[in-house]
Amino acid sequence: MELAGLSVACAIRRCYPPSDYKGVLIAAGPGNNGGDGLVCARHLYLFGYSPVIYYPKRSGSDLYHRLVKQLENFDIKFTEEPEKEIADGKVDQIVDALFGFSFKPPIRDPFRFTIELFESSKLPITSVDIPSSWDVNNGPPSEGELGSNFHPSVLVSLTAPKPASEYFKGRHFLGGRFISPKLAKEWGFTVPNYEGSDQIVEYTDSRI
Ligand SMILES: NC(=O)C1=CN([C@@H]2O[C@H](COP(=O)(O)OP(=O)(O)OC[C@H]3O[C@@H](n4cnc5c(N)ncnc54)[C@H](OP(=O)(O)O)[C@@H]3O)[C@@H](O)[C@H]2O)[C@H](O)CC1
Repeated sequence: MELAGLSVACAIRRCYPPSDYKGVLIAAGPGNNGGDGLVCARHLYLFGYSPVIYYPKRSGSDLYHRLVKQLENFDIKFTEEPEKEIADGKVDQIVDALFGFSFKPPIRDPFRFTIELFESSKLPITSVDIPSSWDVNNGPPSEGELGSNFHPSVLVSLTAPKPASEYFKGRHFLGGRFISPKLAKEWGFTVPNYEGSDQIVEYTDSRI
């Protein structure tokens, strides 16, 4: 989770530097994908951004209580009204950390509203591991279903790209340097060359 959150923050810094994109809205879900978002918020703060977190369904586990406490210790703001942060111009980009590979449709509240917000927002959105509301294997929802008009501009695949990333069009990064070349070969994907101590590597095209 720590490495995942840092990887996402590094990709955001590369695409939307804090000199031009100060305010960041992080939408965090109730699982580990949300946990990545909470960790990412801290790293974004340390990179010089002004993060604000929307975390409507909080996990009851001790780890998540501690992640929230850590963010509060940095005086990082939480909001119940993400739409207001956007309307008031307080944020100029969004991090989608609602769901990753354990998403099971249909979208249940309170996240229906959040996906609608993503679909209607003109702000650049970075998705953690999988664009929320997409199926890990089959990608985006069918035309006309909630989420079918959600097109994030950046995707950060964690550990290994998921089959859904085949449907993604945009800047695609890999983060979480856990996979050995041997294992990558076994799983049938290539690990792009990370540069030096970089936490992330960008796929040169949006296909895997
Ligand atoms: N697991 C690992 O090895 C790592 C995972 N990483 C990141 O974590 C996600 C996968 O995390 P996981 O906790 O398994 O699940 P998600 O975060 O994807 O989502 C689960 C929660 O989402 C809720 N959910 C699921 N479907 C819906 C829906 N249709 N509507 C509303 N809510 C939904 C679900 O809630 P329940 O009420 O069903 O409990 C779950 O709470 C992975 O993608 C990575 O991003 C780490 O990066 C590291 C290793």
